[in-house]
Amino acid sequence: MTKEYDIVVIGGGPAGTAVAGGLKAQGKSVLIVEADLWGGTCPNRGCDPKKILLSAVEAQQRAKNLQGHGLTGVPTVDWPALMTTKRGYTDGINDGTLSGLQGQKIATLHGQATFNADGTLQVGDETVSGTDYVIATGQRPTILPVEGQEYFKTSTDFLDLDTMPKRVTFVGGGYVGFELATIARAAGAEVHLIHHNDRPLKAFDTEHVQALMGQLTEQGITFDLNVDLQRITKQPDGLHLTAADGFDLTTDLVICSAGRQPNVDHLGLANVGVTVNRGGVQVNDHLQTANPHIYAIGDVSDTPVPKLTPVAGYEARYLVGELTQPAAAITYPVIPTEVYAEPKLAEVGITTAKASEDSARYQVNTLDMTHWFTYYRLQTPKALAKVVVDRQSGLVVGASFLSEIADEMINYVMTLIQQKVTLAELQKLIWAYPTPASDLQYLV
Ligand SMILES: Cc1cc2nc3c(=O)[nH]c(=O)nc-3n(C[C@H](O)[C@H](O)[C@H](O)COP(=O)(O)OP(=O)(O)OC[C@H]3O[C@@H](n4cnc5c(N)ncnc54)[C@H](O)[C@@H]3O)c2cc1C
Ligand SMILES: NC(=O)c1ccc[n+]([C@@H]2O[C@H](COP(=O)([O-])OP(=O)(O)OC[C@H]3O[C@@H](n4cnc5c(N)ncnc54)[C@H](O)[C@@H]3O)[C@@H](O)[C@H]2O)c1
Repeated sequence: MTKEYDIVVIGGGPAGTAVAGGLKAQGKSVLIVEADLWGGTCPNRGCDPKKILLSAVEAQQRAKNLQGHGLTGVPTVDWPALMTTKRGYTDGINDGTLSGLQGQKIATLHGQATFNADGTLQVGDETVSGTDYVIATGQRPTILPVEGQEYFKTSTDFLDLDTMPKRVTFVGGGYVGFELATIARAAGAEVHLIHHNDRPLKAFDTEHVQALMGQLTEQGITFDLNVDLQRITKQPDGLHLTAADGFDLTTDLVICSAGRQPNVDHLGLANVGVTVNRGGVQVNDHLQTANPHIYAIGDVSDTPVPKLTPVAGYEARYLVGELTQPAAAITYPVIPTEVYAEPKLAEVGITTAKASEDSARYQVNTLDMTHWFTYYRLQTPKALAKVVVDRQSGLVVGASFLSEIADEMINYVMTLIQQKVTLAELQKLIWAYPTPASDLQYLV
């Protein structure tokens, strides 16, 4: 017998659990289906475990910076103990998320969901149907189709390593490559990052990326740029990564960090007229697919915004409104993006590249903050900022930060941009001093 619900959500990650909870609170009958771990990528194998591992890196780097300035001795990373701490968090996520959903009286099913030709949904032996469906199946790591691709491991494997191998190589210089390379290096591995052109992290400010790479190089990470990996072979001394011009690197672990792709393969989307392209499930500006009863949110949807946990939550909240009281088209606030390396690189709003193309409209203030009190105190090797100001209004409209506290600064600046706060308004406030936030007044 087919069980019927108002809403069937496919995928139990940040997007799916948020939309399920929101719609249940509005009185809908809701079923949520998850094929793997309840909670999805972010808390199990993404943002959260990564940032737990980064805690040790941050503490170690802070101690390194203070050598000769009041501290002696750099702590070493005890990887097994750090991994135990990480697992102390991640091990509870699946059950905790499931019991949270059940506590909200949301029906749950475990298994892979596939649309049938009659529009119902198959999950193992169960057939279910919904008045509306929400696809929230996320993404998975892309594996480059090189010879020996079976030797590739992924970010998921890295975030659950029992021991840190002596030599670790990342292929792909994006968020995952930079963040995990930083962790591996701090844990004592010899680290290489292979990138196929000369512009890793290409969405970020070029000079800030160069400065980040300079600092990571000083920490011992080797960047192999303009290397198009062709082959991985297993030999007695390790895995050989080879490319044109005699490139031959021997490593113990090779992580493919060359991007992620939408989880759509097993959904049977052709059965229900839902279209997909490289960026994911195609949706309109109400997050509705080509089938008016099927919506897609979070990483799996092809939207013009970065694929991040807070974006998934935002889209879920929008869809709760849309499915209870049809609303206007979705619009997004400014979205901060951040590479959690050490130092951190963060950007928000109008990019410096865009500002330079339209210098009649935008001014870019370039700041070396290294000698500011905040950074002197921490003996930060380099703290840089670029602030984009709209010439006519004088408002801050964008920024890029490179420093160990860039993650805090970018959120403050995001608030200024989103709330259109002027310098005059900023100076009416009294900030606790000395703190990173009290530096805001010096940025414009
Ligand atoms: C290493 C790493 C670090 C990251 N760090 C950050 C960060 O610092 N900050 C940040 O904002 N974002 C970060 N992200 C991105 C973040 O994890 C995602 O944006 C977020 O998880 C997206 O949520 P989602 O619900 O759309 O997808 P997911 O979290 O991927 O959840 C989708 C769920 O759907 C399930 N599923 C798939 N197919 C089916 C099916 N057919 N049937 C049933 N269930 C299915 C999957 O098993 C999964 O549990 C990181 C990602 C990675 C990989
Ligand atoms: N801090 C964060 O917010 C965070 C952290 C990790 C992941 N994420 C999310 O996950 C997504 C995926 O992250 P990612 O780092 O895997 O992807 P990405 O798209 O950010 O970076 C992949 C990189 O690999 C490079 N590449 C592609 N083909 C290559 C090849 N053949 N050889 C070498 N390099 C190659 C690309 O040019 C790109 O720079 C991000 O876009 C983001 O949405 C976010």
